[in-house]
Amino acid sequence: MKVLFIMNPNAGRSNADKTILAIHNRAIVDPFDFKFVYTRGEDDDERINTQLEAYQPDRVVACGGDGTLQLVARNLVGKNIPLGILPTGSANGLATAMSIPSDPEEALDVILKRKKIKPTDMLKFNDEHWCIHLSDIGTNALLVKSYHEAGDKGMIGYAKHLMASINQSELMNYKVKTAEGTVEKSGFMVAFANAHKYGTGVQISEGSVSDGRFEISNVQKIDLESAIKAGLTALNVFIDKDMFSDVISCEAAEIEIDRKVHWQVDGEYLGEIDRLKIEVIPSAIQLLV
Ligand SMILES: Nc1ncnc2c1ncn2[C@@H]1O[C@H](COP(=O)(O)OP(=O)(O)OP(=O)(O)O)[C@@H](O)[C@H]1O
Repeated sequence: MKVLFIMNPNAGRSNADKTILAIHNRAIVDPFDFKFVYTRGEDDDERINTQLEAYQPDRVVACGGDGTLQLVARNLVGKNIPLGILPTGSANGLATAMSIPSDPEEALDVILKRKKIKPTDMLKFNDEHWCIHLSDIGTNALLVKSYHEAGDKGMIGYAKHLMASINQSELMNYKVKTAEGTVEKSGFMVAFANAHKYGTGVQISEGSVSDGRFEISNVQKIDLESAIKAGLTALNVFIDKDMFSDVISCEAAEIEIDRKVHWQVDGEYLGEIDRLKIEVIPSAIQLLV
């Protein structure tokens, strides 16, 4: 079996060395053919595609957080090559939602030994941007922007940006158009979720990553005190079960906002937008779970 590992050496608090060692050790005990591609943060799609062509792997593994997983996944759409995850990011939302072990040894068991392959949906925004786990507009997207721009690491920097983002957030009025009709809503943040659970384990719907649907969750109110408390213990603070009670489940939607708002997809800040077209691409990838 040939396994192509796409590794983001910059993900999380980088435990890339531990992961690389675990892969080498496993290949000694339980031989398999493997190759690494290291991401650079630019031209990675091209690099991955070149290696897919040249190496013809039987399995591909994303080693990183949600951003790396999305990068790898979007290059496997329609290719029918199973995708595994070695979660090494600071935010491993989809891996957590899919109960992928965070320990590299155990995650390698899933990749090399398990036969279970789950057809998994992806989302596409404005016919252009892929999403594997979660996108949102408003407060959290501003937090993603300021945290990354400041280059801060760790919880203290995060808490500082969290407070500032909540303080700066303004209410958005927006329309959601789906096959069921158009509804008007207002909130400080709107999340677009592929998975049925957020990274912290909070259930947001009865749906799944394989149901051909996604969820639009309106956050009407953000409570600073509980957000700060949660922010000191978890990287994704906006995942309080009470925050996500106003949910629409659909296959496609158009969102029109009354002004330009911050937008992030899988932890990447993508700028300010005032409209979004979202569709689910059913069974876009084959995930090893
Ligand atoms: N070699 C590299 N050096 C610096 N940045 C990189 C490199 N490779 C990928 N990246 C960047 O890493 C980001 C994706 O990181 P990912 O989401 O997988 O992990 P993460 O730990 O959750 O990320 P973050 O710490 O940014 O939240 C992308 O912004 C990508 O451009």
